[in-house]
Formats: sequence, C-alpha cells, structure tokens
Amino acid sequence: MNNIAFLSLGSNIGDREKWLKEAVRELDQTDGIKVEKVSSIYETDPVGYTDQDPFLNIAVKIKTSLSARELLTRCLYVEQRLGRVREFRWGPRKIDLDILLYNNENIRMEDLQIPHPRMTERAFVLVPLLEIDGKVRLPHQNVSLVEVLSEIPDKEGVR
Ligand SMILES: Nc1nc2nc(S)n(CCO)c2c(=O)[nH]1
Repeated sequence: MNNIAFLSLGSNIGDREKWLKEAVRELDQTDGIKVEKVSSIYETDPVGYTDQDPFLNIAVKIKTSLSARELLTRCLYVEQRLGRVREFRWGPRKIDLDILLYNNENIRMEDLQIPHPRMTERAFVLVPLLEIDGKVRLPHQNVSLVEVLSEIPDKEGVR
C-alpha cells in the first residue's frame, strides 16, 4: 500500500455522526485501504446550495494499493451502500466522500479530478485536512494550504 490519499467526508441528513463513522469503517474494511488518520468532526454551514441543514465534515488520510480510479469506484460504492440517494447535485446527502489528494498527482478526467477542484475554496475541507496534516500541499505547487485557508473569509462557518 504505497499510495497516500486524503478524503473529505460529509453528511447532513439523519444521524450524521453515525454515517461518517460507518463510512470510515467501510473504507478501513476495504482490501487495499488502510485508514491512517481521521480528523475531529466539525459542524459546518452548507456552502454551494445554502438552503439545507448544517453538515458534519471530517478529513481522512488513507494508505492504499488502489489506483485513483479504483478508489473513486470504492467511494461511490460506500455512498450507495450507506444509502445515499442523489436527489439533486448540490442537495442534502446522507454521506458524501470526495477524494482531495492522491499522492502528488494531478488527474484531470471527465469524472475524476484530483486535487478536488473546489477544495481550495472550502474551509469545511481545509480545516479538517490541516488538522491531520499541517504540511499538506497541492501537487507541484509552492503554495501551502495553510496560506490558502488564511485567504478564506468565512471560516466561522466551520465549528
Ligand atoms: N459545509 C458543507 N457544505 C457543503 N456543500 C456541499 S455540495 N457539500 C458536499 C460535499 O461537496 C458540503 C459539505 O460537505 N459541507
């Protein structure tokens, strides 16, 4: 398992903490995935589509032998297994798993973009991520995510 990946998990329907914990367990029980670190749980104001309930968000560091594509497939499987129903794109969700970083790779495909394209705009992603790795950087860029987070105005939306 010589690949490192960072994921962002979120939930804003039902027993949010339960879904987050179950998703982490599903990941850790996957052949080829070892959960290395899990952040604290943060309550966060919804961004994007704001007319919905607050989220609970965490970040997770994994070691994996899966490719980025296989990891995406696994994340979608965990969402389906926990019963996520995709009503509309930015709407409420029982559980959401987003791949943020995979090694130091840039991947630009129709349905797989790594680093996650919106991660640098989202305090709900960066605060948990920096809790588990304060030195994490974007691939091939000289920008520390600590500096990126310092530029985001609405950090109070993450508690
Ligand atoms: N605070 C917060 N807002 C969000 N908007 C969307 S869409 N999502 C789903 C993840 O893209 C979230 C989220 O996880 N947390």
